[in-house]
Amino acid sequence: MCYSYLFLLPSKLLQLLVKNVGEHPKVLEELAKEHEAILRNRKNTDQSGITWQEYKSMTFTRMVINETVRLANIVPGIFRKVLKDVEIKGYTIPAGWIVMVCPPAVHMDREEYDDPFVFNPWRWQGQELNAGSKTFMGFGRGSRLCAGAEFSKLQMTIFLHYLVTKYRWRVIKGGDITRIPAVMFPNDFHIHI
Ligand code: HEM
Repeated sequence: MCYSYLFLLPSKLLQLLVKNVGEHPKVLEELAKEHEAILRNRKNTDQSGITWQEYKSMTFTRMVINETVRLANIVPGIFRKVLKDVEIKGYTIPAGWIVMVCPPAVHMDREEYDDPFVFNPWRWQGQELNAGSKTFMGFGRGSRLCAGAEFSKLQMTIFLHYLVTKYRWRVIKGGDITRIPAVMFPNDFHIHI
């Protein structure tokens, strides 16, 4: 993975979070409920930062993040080397070949996700939210899972916490998305906060 790209991924996801949450008032309402309850339930009113326990309790926030990562398909392909011949549906992938796994093909598959193009954080209710799986590879999967995944999720959570508890925003211009194949904002995304 190109390491300069690593700086781009979290900022793209933050843009997409603002866009998705802003376009879905019910999601914003549910997020605000979760984060305002955390502030209300604090015993120590001088506390300024988020505790680990509070972070772990942010279930709906994690659902919003997973849904944003699923739809973002920010990494359109990951690679694996075939160590021994593999038979799949009558074909043989010979040892030594490089295989490109295409997470968007799974993330947007109607057989795996109902209405896959719809932003619906509630689809994650009761699902595993922390690990990669055969149907969720936004941060890859297995022993080469993204080394920055937990850091990135923490960063997005803290961002969302302050966004929904302290700020209001509106879109000024832009926000269109293209995929070539990675997600891009061709006319940027400007908000007034
Ligand atoms: C927030 C957005 C990010 C996304 C969506 C993302 C996604 C991914 C994906 C899909 C892979 C390939 C995993 C695989 O082959 O199974 C990967 C690998 C990796 N990522 Fe991330 N990443 C993000 C942010 C970061 C950040 C911020 C860092 C570093 C601070 C980072 C460090 C790495 C490293 C070192 C690898 C290679 C791991 C290995 O091959 O063992 N990533 N990432």
